[in-house]
Amino acid sequence: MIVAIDGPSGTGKSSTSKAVAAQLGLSYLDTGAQYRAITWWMVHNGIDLTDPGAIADAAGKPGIVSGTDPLAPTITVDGADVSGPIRTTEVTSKVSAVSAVPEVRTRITELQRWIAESAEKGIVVEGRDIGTTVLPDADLKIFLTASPEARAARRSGELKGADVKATQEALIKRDAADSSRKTSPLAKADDAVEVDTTELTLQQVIECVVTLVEEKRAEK
Ligand SMILES: Nc1ncnc2c1ncn2[C@@H]1O[C@H](COP(=O)(O)OP(=O)(O)O)[C@@H](O)[C@H]1O
Ligand SMILES: Nc1ccn([C@H]2C[C@H](O)[C@@H](COP(=O)(O)OP(=O)(O)O)O2)c(=O)n1
Repeated sequence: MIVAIDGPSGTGKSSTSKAVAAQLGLSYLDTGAQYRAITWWMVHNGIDLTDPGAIADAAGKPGIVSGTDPLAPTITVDGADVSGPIRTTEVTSKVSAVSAVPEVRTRITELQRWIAESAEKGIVVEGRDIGTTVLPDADLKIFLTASPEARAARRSGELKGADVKATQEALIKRDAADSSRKTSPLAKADDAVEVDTTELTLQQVIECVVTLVEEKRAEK
């Protein structure tokens, strides 16, 4: 059972995917964390992020490993735990530029396909291009959406003290960059089920996705 969950920032992809995977005994992969990890390595190593050629040349260098237990997901770069550093505002503001470079996407996409193939009990993979590009044959594809106001309120709730308006502007800017890049942009697959989470609680979204997975399992 392979489940692809895509959508813009703050729609509930990570929280929903982790809970669904834990409830159904599936593995879990946060692909955004992988793009954040490669971005963190580039910042840490002084790569010029205004130069796509420099990003492409460095794309194969960091060793990225994702732990796929939904109750304790991990992410390391060359053996170091980077789960904290990949969430800084600096990485968040630079991740779209790095993840737009085709050589970065090819490398990370290969890694994602290998992780999905190796997941014996199945996996929930969340990101931006999972249903369209990474796993186009996924058993179930979900596309989560929510109003920009709801997404910004959720995000600024996490970043203690963050200004909701500034958070909303940064989020809209990142979504625009992720949606307009040439290589596998953020997009809904034609066969994805769209769930607008604006008026739903997280628990309702989880229940909705669990039901959809169980229906697919029954069909198999
Ligand atoms: N339906 C929802 N209602 C309210 N808060 C939510 C909902 N879904 C997620 N959240 C909260 O919003 C924040 C962002 O969710 P997250 O799962 O990280 O989104 P994404 O992975 O799409 O960026 C988290 O703090 C999460 O608990
Ligand atoms: N499959 C993916 C996943 C993420 N990305 C890029 C684009 C996103 O802005 C960044 C960060 O993704 P992440 O899911 O961590 O972002 P948020 O949790 O929504 O803040 O990575 C991507 O290009 N393709």
